[in-house]
Amino acid sequence: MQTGAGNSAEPREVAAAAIVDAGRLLLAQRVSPPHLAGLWELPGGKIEAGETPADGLARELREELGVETVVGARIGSDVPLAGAMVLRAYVVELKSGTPEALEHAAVRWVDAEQLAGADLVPNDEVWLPELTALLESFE
Ligand SMILES: Nc1nc2c([nH]c(=O)n2[C@H]2C[C@H](O)[C@@H](COP(=O)(O)OP(=O)(O)OP(=O)(O)O)O2)c(=O)[nH]1
Repeated sequence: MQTGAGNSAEPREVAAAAIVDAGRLLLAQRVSPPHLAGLWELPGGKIEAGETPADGLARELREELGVETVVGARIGSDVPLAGAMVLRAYVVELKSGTPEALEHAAVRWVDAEQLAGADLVPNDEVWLPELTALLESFE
């Protein structure tokens, strides 16, 4: 059966970045689709066929935020998505540039308390414990 990523049985990956700098996590506000517009997510996107998740996520962050990054370890659990896709989060280090909302409505840096009160896209709420622990590890 044909899948979005080719003829493999593997689900297509959506990679999302947990970028922490100065003890704060970067959130990005979606502009679409309508049911997610206005909610906050970890920046990232779909990995293309032939790309490693690390290369694909770094490309997405270059396109979306205008920054250079180094993609690190997986964090949190896999989240199954509709359309034979799977959402995965990675710890990502900012190497250069200041994140700008090139494809989002806005970006903002949050501490653990602000993260707890943020209107996240529903799928990302499952990562709250790991994201909070990540932020607290930088305190
Ligand atoms: N990037 C990102 N997508 C997420 C998160 N949580 C979540 O449910 N998603 C969903 C929303 C979308 O259905 C899908 C990723 O779509 P996307 O629009 O970011 O992907 P993309 O940049 O490659 O966009 P496109 O090719 O569809 O234009 O994953 C998240 O934290 N980050």
